[in-house]
Parts: sequence; C-alpha cells; structure tokens
Amino acid sequence: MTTPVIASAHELVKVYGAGATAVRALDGVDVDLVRGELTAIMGPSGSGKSTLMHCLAGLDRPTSGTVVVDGQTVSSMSERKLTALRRTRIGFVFQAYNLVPTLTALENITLPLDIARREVDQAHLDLVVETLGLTDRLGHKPSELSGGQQQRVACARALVARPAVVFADEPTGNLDSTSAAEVLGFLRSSVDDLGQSVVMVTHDPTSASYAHRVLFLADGRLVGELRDPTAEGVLAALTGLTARPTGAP
Ligand SMILES: Nc1ncnc2c1ncn2[C@@H]1O[C@H](COP(=O)(O)OP(=O)(O)OP(=O)(O)O)[C@@H](O)[C@H]1O
Repeated sequence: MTTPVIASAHELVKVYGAGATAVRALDGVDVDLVRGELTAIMGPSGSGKSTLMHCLAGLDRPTSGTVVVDGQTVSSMSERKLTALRRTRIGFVFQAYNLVPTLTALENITLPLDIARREVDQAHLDLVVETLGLTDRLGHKPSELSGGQQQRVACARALVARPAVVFADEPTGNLDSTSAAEVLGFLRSSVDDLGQSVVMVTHDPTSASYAHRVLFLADGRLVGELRDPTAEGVLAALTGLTARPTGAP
C-alpha cells in the first residue's frame, strides 16, 4: 500500500564538528513530505536547508533522529543498501547540472539506467523528453546546449528511472529568469502530470511559488510553512524570519 507520505524526518539532528566549534545544523526537525507534491525548502543562509535535503536523500547521515523515504528507514541503512536506494528510488538535480561532457544529451539521460543495467522504458523516455522540449537536442553534447537546456537534460535524467522522489538543490541557481521558469514549470508538471514527488531547496521566492507547499527553516528548526504560496507571501514570510533576533524561538 502506498502511504501519502513520501519522505519524513523525526527528531532529526545534525551536528557538524565537535566541542566548541560544533555546529548544530539541524536541531530537531519533524516533517512529513507528501507524495505527489512539489515541496520547497526555504530559509536564511545557514539555516540548514541543504543539510536537511542531504539527510532526507541519504547523502548525509544524521547525528540522531530518523529519516524514512518511500517506506524505508534511510537513517539506519548500510552504505551498500543506501547506494542501491539512491540509484533506484531517488532522483537528483543539482545547481551545477553535473552532466558528463563527453556524452550526448540522450546518453546522459539514460546513464543511470545503463549503470544499473536497467532497461529503458522507451514510451516513458519519449514522454519525459517531449515534456521537457528536448526532442531535437538529444544528439547534442552539454557544451552545445544552453544552461536551461542542460538543466532540463539533468531533470530528464532524474525522472527517466521513475524514482519515488526527486531532490533538487537550487535547480535554477545558475539560470536566467526565462530558463528558470521553464525548469520550474517542468518540475511542477512532473508532479501534476507524471505523478512525481519533488523536493526542492531554493533561495528564490518566485521559484518557491511553483511549489504546492513551502517549508521554512531557521537556525536548524522548522519554523513555518505555506500552502499554495505566492512569491509575495513567501517573501513576506522570509522577511519575517530574517528579522528574528538570533536564537529566538
Ligand atoms: N560539512 C560541514 N561542516 C561543518 N559545518 C557545516 C557543514 N555543512 C554545513 N555546515 C554548517 O551547517 C549550517 C547549515 O548549513 P546548510 O548548508 O545546511 O545551510 P543552508 O540553509 O543550505 O545555507 P545556504 O542557503 O547558504 O546554502 C551552517 O552553519 C553551515 O556552516
């Protein structure tokens, strides 16, 4: 049975370093992320957004607390199982695209499936490629593509294996506003039309307004959320957060 929760954190704590220089990047985060939604994580610089995403995605181990993704307890998994989970059930989109320069767009898109020796579902590949407007760019190398096109290739690569959830870390951080709108529109339609679940870290209120739900972090804690946000609403919430005195509850 599929639950409505695709990923959850319970009493999640992440401390970097030790002693006087220790940094409590996450300070007891409890959250359920809903399947079939685009969730944005926002907050001031250093509030723990990337750390939360990395712990949820199994890229980083929490100091304490529990992370469950797609029904599996990631926080206590062996490294070998975690690698398998990341490869088969989780898709990633990074700010820097991370495409292989010597491969064509198509080869980049199918690379994770090729590495996992899984067959390409041609109909799904065609759908993803068409939705992303990449059909006539498949034979191009990354250096022959614009930044927006490269990021769309990275999105296609994340989606083609039908992961349970896609984690995107500042996916539009390097893009102009037109390309950013295309990529965000696609991430949203991958949820609305393809049934994907997507979690995205962003600094940008306009980007966050594409989400179904925005979570706000401050000082390693979840301090609020907005449903069906507007860019203005997100900006107002963020302004309230940055105006908080340091260490305020
Ligand atoms: N590997 C690390 N070692 C030590 N401290 C770290 C490490 N990674 C993050 N931190 C610290 O943990 C805190 C949270 O960092 P994190 O990168 O999660 O914040 P963020 O909200 O994503 O910030 P930004 O918006 O600037 O990217 C910060 O104080 C940061 O300096």
